[in-house]
Amino acid sequence: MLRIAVPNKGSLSGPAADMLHEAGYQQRRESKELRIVDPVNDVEFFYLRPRDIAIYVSSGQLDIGITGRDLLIDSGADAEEILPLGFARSTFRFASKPGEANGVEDLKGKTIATSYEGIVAGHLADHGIDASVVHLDGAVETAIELGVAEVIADVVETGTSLRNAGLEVFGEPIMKSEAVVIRRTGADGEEAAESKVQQFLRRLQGVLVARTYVMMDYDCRVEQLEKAVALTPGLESPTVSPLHNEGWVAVRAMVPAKEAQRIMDDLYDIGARAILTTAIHACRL
Ligand SMILES: Nc1ncnc2c1ncn2[C@@H]1O[C@H](COP(=O)(O)OP(=O)(O)OP(=O)(O)O)[C@@H](O)[C@H]1O
Ligand SMILES: O=P(O)(O)OC[C@H]1O[C@H](OP(=O)(O)OP(=O)(O)O)[C@H](O)[C@@H]1O
Ligand SMILES: [Mg+2]
Repeated sequence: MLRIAVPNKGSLSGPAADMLHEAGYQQRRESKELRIVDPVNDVEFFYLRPRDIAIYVSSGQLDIGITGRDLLIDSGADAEEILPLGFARSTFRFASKPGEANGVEDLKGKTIATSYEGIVAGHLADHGIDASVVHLDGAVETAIELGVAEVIADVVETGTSLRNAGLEVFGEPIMKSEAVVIRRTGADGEEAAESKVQQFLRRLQGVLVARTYVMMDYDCRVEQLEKAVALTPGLESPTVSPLHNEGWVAVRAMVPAKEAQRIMDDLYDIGARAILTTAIHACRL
């Protein structure tokens, strides 16, 4: 049975459960459940603190886990990212009162508050900067006002938390993060669970594709077909079927959802008609 670590709380837990549900896996019914078995899919899910997931996975007791890239790197655990999942996107940045610092070089001798000591210590070491790091569990934006630190290093998404605390980011982003599937480093190919892991990844990839693509259908004149196909190349190549009216064909191709409206405009301009898009519920590429 495949053993998978899933976040039990925080920003990652809801979207992770939604994605697993969309991929056809049974999920827990209430938030106090710490493990469930999905007998149909031969999978056991362990609901763990997001910060602990890389540690469990690196220990070899669990086959794979879902966590944040930033949490994986911060943990220093012997685990690697195998599939980015596109949710819980954030950047990890330094911030301070305006004018306190302009780049990593200004951090020398300063005190930096963060919940991600591993990332910050690594970044300072990479730049040869000597600074003190204070570990706080969360709400680190308040640490400056309360005199615990001069600088913070934290997750930034919309920037609202920083603005509310009167702080500004400085320097280059330390890293970009999103939810990721992880496994123990070097585990690929050597595990008994390998084919089940690959099947799990294919299911999640299917959800990602279903979320980012739509199916597009339209009719166009044969003379316009090459131009139309250039606009909708599909994944392999579009399906082209004859229409009852001679000189016309029906075309079907997957297109990126974000570009669907622009592509519909462009198809219309070259004479395509009856242009439809429909959602894709699931797919296996
Ligand atoms: N506002 C946010 N927007 C997007 N991703 C976020 C946000 N806050 C945290 N994350 C991401 O969520 C993961 C951290 O999850 P974790 O559950 O530890 O913290 P949290 O979401 O801040 O929850 P809490 O602090 O309430 O426990 C990290 O990968 C981080 O990048
Ligand atoms: O840029 P924003 O959209 O404001 O998002 C970033 C904030 O969200 C998270 O905090 P959370 O609410 O999880 O509280 P925490 O600091 O206690 O983790 C993160 O730690 C930042 O504080
Ligand atoms: Mg938080």
